[in-house]
Amino acid sequence: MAGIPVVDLRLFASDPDRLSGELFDAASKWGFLILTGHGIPQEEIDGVFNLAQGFFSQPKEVKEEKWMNTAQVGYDHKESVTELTKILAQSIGIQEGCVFGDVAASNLTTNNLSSWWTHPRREQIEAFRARCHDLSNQLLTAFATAMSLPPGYFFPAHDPAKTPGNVLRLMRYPALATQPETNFPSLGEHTDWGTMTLLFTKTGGLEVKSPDAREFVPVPVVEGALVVNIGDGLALWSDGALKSTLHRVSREASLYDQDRYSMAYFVNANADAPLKFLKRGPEGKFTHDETKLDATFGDYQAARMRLFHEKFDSDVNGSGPVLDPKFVAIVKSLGVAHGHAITYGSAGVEKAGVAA
Ligand SMILES: O=C(O)CCC(=O)C(=O)O
Ligand SMILES: [Fe+2]
Repeated sequence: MAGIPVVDLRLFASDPDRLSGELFDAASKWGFLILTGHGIPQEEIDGVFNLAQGFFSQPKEVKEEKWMNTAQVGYDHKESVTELTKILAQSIGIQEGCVFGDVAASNLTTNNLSSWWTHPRREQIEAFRARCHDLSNQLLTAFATAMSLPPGYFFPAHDPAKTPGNVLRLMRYPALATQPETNFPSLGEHTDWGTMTLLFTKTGGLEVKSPDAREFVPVPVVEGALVVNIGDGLALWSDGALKSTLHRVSREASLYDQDRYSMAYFVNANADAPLKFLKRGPEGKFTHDETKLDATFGDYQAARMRLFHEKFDSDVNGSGPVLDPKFVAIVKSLGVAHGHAITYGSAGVEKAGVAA
């Protein structure tokens, strides 16, 4: 079986239809692709990795000055698991993140970032987010083109002035003190719940479910390239034609005694955007499927989080919104909204936090 497809975005200028077709094929078979010729200068990517390294190497108190808030800005880390803390070199868990997610460049002025994030550093982050935003628009245009939709079809649902906005997450997976004996996923298998994700990483470890769903396949690290993966959003829009594929980060595949860094730019539809389902007709044209339930992406995200925690039916008297059972049934039947919290094989630990 051929591996994860590599697509060169430079083809967009000379042959947009062919490029769109290549993207669509990769996204419908694997849900993942390696994108070369994406136009984001390597020094800018390296610059943001350097910021991540600088920030994460700060003492805990500096990093923890500001915890992630509901606008998705600030620092967080996934819980560590008692049985496994002995092999963690540091006590901050298995993955820590610094998140820049507020709408319309307000990361420049938010008071929810550690004082380490000076104005020039924030400007560097915002410039990088702008690059990622332009690239994501180009990709959304290409997907719309491949689906015989107007090129700007996906834009109204991705208004940068509205919540939840696109989110840049810098991540560090701290080195482990000893080599784990069992398969040790640093980030448990999950699908991403947004529209799509741009992922930058310098170290192996990322693995994706193969199209025949039989195994997890390592994603190679290609110099100068980034990884694009389809999230639940595009899978929903396209009625499953584009795949939101399970993926995870495995410590077996990456060097256990070194910190692993990655950065994800999550493209998210607006919470109030209608969740419109398309269906594929003859000649690959997509049109609206009026028989499906219309709801918003906000509804979907709420359902997704609830499904993740398997709390659909148990919360009638508890906290949080009670979801329309019809909507819950649809989300459950879609086959994209599953994903387990982190599992540790024979360690007997069931849950250690929430994947993206
Ligand atoms: O760190 C990685 O390489 C993958 C991260 C990821 O899948 C996520 O944050 O959703
Ligand atoms: Fe992910």
